[in-house]
Amino acid sequence: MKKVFVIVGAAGTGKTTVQAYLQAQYQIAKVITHTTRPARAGEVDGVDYYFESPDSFQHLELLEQVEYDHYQYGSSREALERAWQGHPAAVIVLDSQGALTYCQQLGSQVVVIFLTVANPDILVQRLRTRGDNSQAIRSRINSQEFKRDLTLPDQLTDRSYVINNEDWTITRQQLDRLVLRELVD
Ligand SMILES: Nc1nc2c(ncn2[C@@H]2O[C@H](COP(=O)(O)OP(=O)(O)O)[C@@H](O)[C@H]2O)c(=O)[nH]1
Ligand SMILES: Nc1ncnc2c1ncn2[C@@H]1O[C@H](COP(=O)(O)OP(=O)(O)O)[C@@H](O)[C@H]1O
Repeated sequence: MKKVFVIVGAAGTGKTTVQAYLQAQYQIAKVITHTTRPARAGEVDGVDYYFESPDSFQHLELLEQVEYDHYQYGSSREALERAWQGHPAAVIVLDSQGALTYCQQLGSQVVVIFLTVANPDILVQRLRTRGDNSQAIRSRINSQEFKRDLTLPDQLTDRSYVINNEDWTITRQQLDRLVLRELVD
């Protein structure tokens, strides 16, 4: 049974970093999702996201979609199947709403990894270091969705791996353990 690792957590908790690690270390393929958010410096269309206009987004056939900090995001079944082809598993970065939908639709194929940090101030510092502009950071940390995704929804607590991503060496060890366990099952 093919699995999909769903990475969830507030902005700056390290979702993209964890996804890149799983790709590089385990040849797990990324599911590229669609968004109407403008690309950040260095982000590439078709690699980081499929960047859409509000109009082109409307015409997509999606498995699930959400609004997050005033922009649309959504993922397709087709992109998931593409990632599964020829790879041991897939990885996707979702908000907690999307993670719930994935669990409902794909059941035990979904492995949820929830990332946290003890102090949300660290997140602001990380977004600055990542190069986000101050207005984008303010909007993001004031959004309802950011506040919501600082904690895991009740429905996901019993079926998620929770990783406190502060010390990368420890995070990596936890990821290695859980990937090996999930991929042999
Ligand atoms: N439900 C859902 N959430 C998504 C999708 N793509 C990205 N997200 C989530 O949208 C939120 C915002 O992503 P992004 O703008 O890249 O910001 P970041 O979290 O600061 O890196 C994050 O929580 C992502 O996990 C998608 O296709 N569906
Ligand atoms: N364990 C960690 N310790 C310090 N910085 C980290 C750690 N994990 C990720 N970062 C950095 O924090 C910033 C935000 O990480 P990113 O993966 O983009 O988060 P997200 O995708 O959740 O918004 C990036 O600059 C990344 O290099």
